[in-house]
Amino acid sequence: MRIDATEIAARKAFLELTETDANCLRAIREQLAGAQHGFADGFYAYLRQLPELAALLPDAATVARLKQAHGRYFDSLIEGEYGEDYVAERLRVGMTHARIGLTPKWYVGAFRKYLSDMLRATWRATGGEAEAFMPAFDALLKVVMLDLGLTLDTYIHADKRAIALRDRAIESSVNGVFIATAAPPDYRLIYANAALSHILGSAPGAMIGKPCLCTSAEDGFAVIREAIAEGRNGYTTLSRLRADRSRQWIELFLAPVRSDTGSVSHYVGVLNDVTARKDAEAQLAFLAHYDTLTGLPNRSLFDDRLAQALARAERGEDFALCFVDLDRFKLINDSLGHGAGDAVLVEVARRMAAVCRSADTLARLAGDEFVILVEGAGSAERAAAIARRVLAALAPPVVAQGRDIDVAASLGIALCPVDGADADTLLRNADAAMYAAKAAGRNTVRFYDEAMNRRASQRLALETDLRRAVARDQLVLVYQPQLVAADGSLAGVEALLRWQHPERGTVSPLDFIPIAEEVGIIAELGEWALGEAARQMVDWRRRGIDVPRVAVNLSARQFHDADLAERIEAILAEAGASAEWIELEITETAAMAHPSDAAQALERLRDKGLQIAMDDFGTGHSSLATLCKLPLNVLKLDRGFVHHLPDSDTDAAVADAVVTLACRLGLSVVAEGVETEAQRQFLADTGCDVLQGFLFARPLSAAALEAWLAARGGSSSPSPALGCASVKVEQHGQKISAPS
Ligand SMILES: Nc1nc2c(ncn2[C@@H]2O[C@@H]3COP(=O)(O)O[C@H]4[C@@H](O)[C@H](n5cnc6c(=O)[nH]c(N)nc65)O[C@@H]4COP(=O)(O)O[C@H]3[C@H]2O)c(=O)[nH]1
Repeated sequence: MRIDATEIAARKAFLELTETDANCLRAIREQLAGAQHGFADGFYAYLRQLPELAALLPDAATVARLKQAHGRYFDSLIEGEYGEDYVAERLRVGMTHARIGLTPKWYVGAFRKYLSDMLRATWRATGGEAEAFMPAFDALLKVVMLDLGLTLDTYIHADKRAIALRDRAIESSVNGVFIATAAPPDYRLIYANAALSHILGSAPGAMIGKPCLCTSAEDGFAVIREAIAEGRNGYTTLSRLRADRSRQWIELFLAPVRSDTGSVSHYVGVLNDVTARKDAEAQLAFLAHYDTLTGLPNRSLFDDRLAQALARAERGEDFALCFVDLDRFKLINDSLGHGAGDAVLVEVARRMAAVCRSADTLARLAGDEFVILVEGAGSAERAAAIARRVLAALAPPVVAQGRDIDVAASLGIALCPVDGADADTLLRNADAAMYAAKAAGRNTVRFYDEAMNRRASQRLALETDLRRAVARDQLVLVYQPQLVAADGSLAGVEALLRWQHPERGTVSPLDFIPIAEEVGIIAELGEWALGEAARQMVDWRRRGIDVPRVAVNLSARQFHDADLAERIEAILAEAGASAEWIELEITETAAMAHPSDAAQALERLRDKGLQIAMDDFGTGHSSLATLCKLPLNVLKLDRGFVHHLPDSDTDAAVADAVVTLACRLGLSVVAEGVETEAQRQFLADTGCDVLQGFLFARPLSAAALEAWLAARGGSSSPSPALGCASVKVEQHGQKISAPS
């Protein structure tokens, strides 16, 4: 704080403090010198009687320091110099008093005591003469009043500074702060800081004088008025719609401001925009209960709803659980990638949700597994109706990544309480019913029955055992000879998997390959089979047993593995086998699912030197145009077409067509399932290159095959039992001449 010379002059003029007064005090200076010492002790003793002032004089050292300051002040008071330095010093002292908390009332009171003591000293200094005393008294009074005015100014200044600081602090706060009158019904706003305008998106000052935070009828902030009106002091969370209709969440701390009489005169509110936090909380809550991909309830929320349904079932309200599993979804995922898989799941979820009622819970449990909880009267019939509607809804192909993808589902229904009265049993039984639907040819619905439970538990046991089969050395390969139709010499063998189960005996691949595909261990099994076949070929070569080639089956899932060619190459390298010894059999259905991808995958395999055979040919509806584009070496005529030969004209026509087609495309034909001499004769005559079937040999262990070959008089020797087709045939892409 500063007071300039003009202001000092003005104050002095008003007090009539003139040079005459200064001279008057200067005149008695000598007589007064040291007078203060006489009354300083009494002055401080007096001050210390009052606890509040005694607290400011805590020890003797402080009092001694103050007495010295006191002496300096006394000297300056009677020095007669009341210019800018004098004023600045008085202001400094005044500011110190304000800072240490010496309030004006005590300061003025103490000044009174000081003045009384000084007047007595002046009276003595003027020799008790009224004429001499009065001018000195008058001069002293004027200087003291000048001082008092300055001191009061410092208090006011200090207060103003504190208030300004508070204002700046509130203005700088990131919290919105407002003060509203406590006058209902409007509770008008009398103060709002900048943050409040910012949070509420209104122009600064625009809200002042308006009904409390309710700038328009629909801005939603009437709720704050309500909070005040309801006396909801403390913490409240409010929400309102912004102008763009988005929801804003606000946390409000409201407190009444009381007047001196104790009545509530105002309300002070501090508010924060907590929309981001609320959104994050909502997101977390959503993540905890909903599946992020499809937006459907997740397992956790489903478990909750199921528990509630079970509780209601105890009071007699039945319900149904409908398990939904997409058919061959893994194939979509593996062949088209996860992007397409996700798109299918989203679309499937959307279609299923459209056929459920809002009262039913459709949840995604995992991967391609969904469940529908159907509650209310007639839940069994309604579950069946919903299941049928789900199948119908999934019938049109799903378009993902520009392709039409056919989806279908198998559905299993279990009823509460008939099929189970607890969550585990119901889920297990709905699952078993779903598996029964799959077994019944997929894309269908099954209700649960007891027998299913037995089958399901058997299957589960099989699944568990199968996972351990490789590690426990329970898998073996058997080899079925493939003979050149023209001369019966050995064209190669097909390696076929067998599972030697410790209790069940030999399990057919027809029973365990689908399970391995579903539980995701087919790649492991397939790679084991390829490695084993390769090792066997190396062993035969080393021992001079001439098996020209081994055909190994590749499952659809393996086939769609992006790094299949590299994996196969690594397996062969590890076994020390040459790629030319290996023929890979892929089914027509797997190849035709996505022909252009298949063409690329097969190209890479062929580049590595492998032969490619299309298995079960004739069952997968290949289009000729597509077939031409696939880099194949062999077509395997499905044994379904062989079985009724030569009597069935249709099958005879098919066999003939396949041979003609293969010939045109430069492929050789292997006919499988040859059981009779008549079939052999027919196929050989038709021009099949290679024949495979029980007529020649069943699938044999490696040792049995060696014995079989030895019995024929050498591995590749023409079989004396075989007739020779008098045609030139192509053996696995390589022309050979039939012996005459
Ligand atoms: N009725 C009859 N059947 C005959 C005749 N000659 C051969 N068979 C059988 O026909 C099946 C030929 O194999 P596939 O078509 O590749 O069909 C195979 C193949 O798709 C699959 N499989 C076998 N081993 C593997 C493997 O290592 N990996 C994969 N992914 N699948 C395999 O299991 C299927 C069945 O294999 P298997 O039970 O060994 O059945 C074999 C074989 O035993 C015959 O004259 N009459």
